[in-house]
This record gives sequence, C-alpha cells and structure tokens, in this order.
Amino acid sequence: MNPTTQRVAVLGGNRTPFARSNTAYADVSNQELLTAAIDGLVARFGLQDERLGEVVAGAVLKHARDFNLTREAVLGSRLAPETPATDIQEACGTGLQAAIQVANKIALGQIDVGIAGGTDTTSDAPVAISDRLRKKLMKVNAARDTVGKVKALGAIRPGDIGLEIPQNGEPRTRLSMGEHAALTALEWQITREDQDELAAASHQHLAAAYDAGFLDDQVTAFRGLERDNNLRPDSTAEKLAKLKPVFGRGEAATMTAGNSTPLTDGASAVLLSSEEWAAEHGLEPLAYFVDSETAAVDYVHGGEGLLMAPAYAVPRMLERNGLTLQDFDFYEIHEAFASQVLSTLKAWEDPIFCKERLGLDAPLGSIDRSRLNVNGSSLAAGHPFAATGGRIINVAAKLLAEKGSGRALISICAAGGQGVVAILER
Ligand SMILES: CC(=O)SCCNC(=O)CCNC(=O)[C@H](O)C(C)(C)COP(=O)(O)OP(=O)(O)OC[C@H]1O[C@@H](n2cnc3c(N)ncnc32)[C@H](O)[C@@H]1OP(=O)(O)O
Repeated sequence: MNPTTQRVAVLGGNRTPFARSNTAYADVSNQELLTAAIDGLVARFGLQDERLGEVVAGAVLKHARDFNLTREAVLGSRLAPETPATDIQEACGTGLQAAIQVANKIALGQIDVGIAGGTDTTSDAPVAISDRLRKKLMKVNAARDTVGKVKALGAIRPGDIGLEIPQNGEPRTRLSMGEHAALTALEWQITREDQDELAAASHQHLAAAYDAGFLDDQVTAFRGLERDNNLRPDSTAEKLAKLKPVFGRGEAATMTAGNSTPLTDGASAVLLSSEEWAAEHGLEPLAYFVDSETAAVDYVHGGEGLLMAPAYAVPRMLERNGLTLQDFDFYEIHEAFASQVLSTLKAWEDPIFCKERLGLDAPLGSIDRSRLNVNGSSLAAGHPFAATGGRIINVAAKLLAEKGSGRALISICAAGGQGVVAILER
C-alpha cells in the first residue's frame, strides 16, 4: 500500500459549444458528444495513441445501449484503446464527481494521468416503452415458436401501449427541479429582480469571456456551432423582467425561462495529471485540485430544499482545509436557477441557518459578489447536466492560471438533494 499522496494538476480542458435542446445537436448522440469533447482534448494536448490511466465520465440521461458510454467514447476517440474507462452518474454533480475520482487516483499514485468528463442530451432522451408493454414484448421474444409468439402478442392490450419519458423531476416528490427551487426561493425570500440581475450578469460575463478569447482553448466548434447558442449578449434585467413565470404559484412565481437554465445538449472533458507527468510532457499546470466534498439533504421529508446540499458540503470542506468562505479569489457556483445560487448565498449569511442546520457558531458570511461566476455560468452557457462540472473546472483553473495565484471554490447542486463541491488552487 502506498500511503503518500501527491498533488493533482489540472492541465486544461475542452468542451463542445452547448446547444439548447433540439437545436444544433438534435441528431447527435451522447456518445458522439463525449467522443468530440475527448478528441478535442486529445488534439489540444497531443494525446493521440496515448494510454491514459483512466477516463471517468457519465451522462444523466442514458439509453440502455450506452451501458458503458465512456468506454465506447474512448474506443471512438484517438486515445489508445488500452485506456480504461468508467461510467459514473451523480445527476448534475456527475462531471465534478468524475474529476474527483480521477484526482483521487492520481493523488494516491494509482494513475499518473486521466480525463474526467460528462455529456448529456435532452434532444436524444432515452424514451422507453411502458413497463407493461416491455414485459409482454419480452414474453413474445422468449416464446420458442411462432404459435407461442402469436399467443404472447395476443396478450398485448391497447392500454399496455405507452411511453416512459424521463421527467426532469424528483420521483419521490413528483415536483420538477424548478418547482423545488421555487419553494426554496420563497423560503429565502429571493426576489424576481435579484434573479433577473444574476441571469443578465451571466449572459454579459460569458459574452465578454468569448469576446476576450478566454474560451478559445476550452471550446472546440462542433457541428457548425462555435459558441453556446443559449447565450444572449443583449440580455438585461429589464428585458428578463418581462418574461412570464414558469415555476411556482402566487408569491412563489418568480422563476422564468430567463432566470432558469434551459434544457441543453453538450459535453466536456478535463485533463488531470500528477506534476511529474505534466513535467515529462512539458505541460504547465493551470491549477491544482486541492480537495472536494459531497453532501446530501433530506428534501423528501421537507428537511431541506432540494438544491441546498452545497450549502452543507462547503463548510465541511472549509473546516477540513482551515479556510473561511472569504478565502477565495473566484466562486464558481453552478447556476441551475438564479434563485438557487441566491438561496445558497443567503443561507451562508444567515446566523440561524448556520447555527441550527450547519452547527456553526457564526455564519459563514457574505462573499465578494464581484468574484462570483466572473465569466458567466450555466444560465448563459446552458446546462447539459453531466457536462457542467467539466465546464466549471476548466473555467476556474484558467482563471487561476491567468491570475497567477489564488483559490477557487466550485459548488454544484444536483438532483436527488445532493451537492458536490471542490477547491482549486494555484
Ligand atoms: C441541479 C440542477 O442543475 S437542476 C436544473 C436542471 N434543469 C432544469 O430543470 C431545466 C429547467 N428548464 C426548463 O425546464 C425549461 O427551459 C423552461 C421551462 C424553464 C423554459 O422552457 P421554454 O418555455 O421552452 O423556454 P423558451 O426557450 O421557449 O423561453 C420562453 C421565452 O423566454 C424567452 N427567453 C428565454 N431566455 C431569455 C433571455 N435570456 N432573454 C430574453 N428572453 C429570454 C424566450 O425567447 C421565449 O420567448 P417567446 O415565448 O417570446 O419565444
């Protein structure tokens, strides 16, 4: 056993431009998207025919045929086919969780280099047939002869014919992500104005980042798309204020298509390695992967808001690292919904929440809002669930590289009441 750990370098990343559902990638599969994200990284870092330690990636919405999606993407890429691959899934936390798994293996010296990634497409969602129809069709398939097959087919009734379409919601509460977030927004009294302001800033910051060339070495054009097609550089809080609420009722109806992420298609990948591997390949690390934490909350019995788990994960990670919430140069908080980011920030400022729910003597306090999602986030880029973690790591690492030193906090809420957070440093 090797009890020592080593530093984990973030060398860089790549992603496809993100596309709103049923637009530029309407006919593209998860496998094609993930392969494109990996191959972009291969091209950028000269990894053709390299056997990497491991590729860990995943998709939230997967067809049965994609049972080993990441392995298939590796086999379809220009990496050496001897590169092992693992599929994981932790809803919107998938991409960051993939990076944590690769980083931990590197830290333990089990592998020298790996890729973490994620992909999702809501355009090619895994629509299945109803349970009743599936079971009856399996009997047809299992029948030994034509007579048996005809008999089994005869057992199918019109009422058996139905589709199972994946729901963007929680099976245990039957509420959508947006409806859950609307309840949390009401609890924390998050105003429509503040949500629209955050959404407008996301669009303006992402547009500025593209214009400044910040994303030139992170995004590779794909299927005719060069930039995320959800991006509206002309978004202003005034324009967003005109949109109709889509989630929540009455007082809770503050969330719109403009201050919520759209359903999105896309993929991302991040290259992580040991310092030794980076040096051997003449690569300068952008940043280092320092630590991570996951948390889960009981949203089912009303104990906590569905998307509030990062509020719990961050203080645990801060304590372990002897840091305060203010010790960061950049805060990359996934904008599932503007209200969710604002609810989390408000919770960290609240003495009662911090004492009673987090068990802290004092509130975590406010962050310097000028350091929040400085190059835009999911409201502007879009949110292909499992690809968001990679997008965020790449942005945070490059921000640190450009600054020369500092620390970034990454926080991602996920369906199922979970949250995945991490610290990058340079
Ligand atoms: C852990 C997690 O991450 S949880 C999050 C998981 N993700 C989700 O839950 C996805 C949530 N999002 C959705 O379900 C959908 O995108 C919805 C319901 C919010 C909106 O869906 P739609 O109504 O189809 O959105 P659509 O794109 O048509 O936009 C509605 C209107 O808002 C307008 N609009 C949207 N964004 C903007 C903007 N930034 N500026 C100005 N107008 C805008 C559109 O132009 C459209 O206007 P129109 O009706 O005049 O054409």
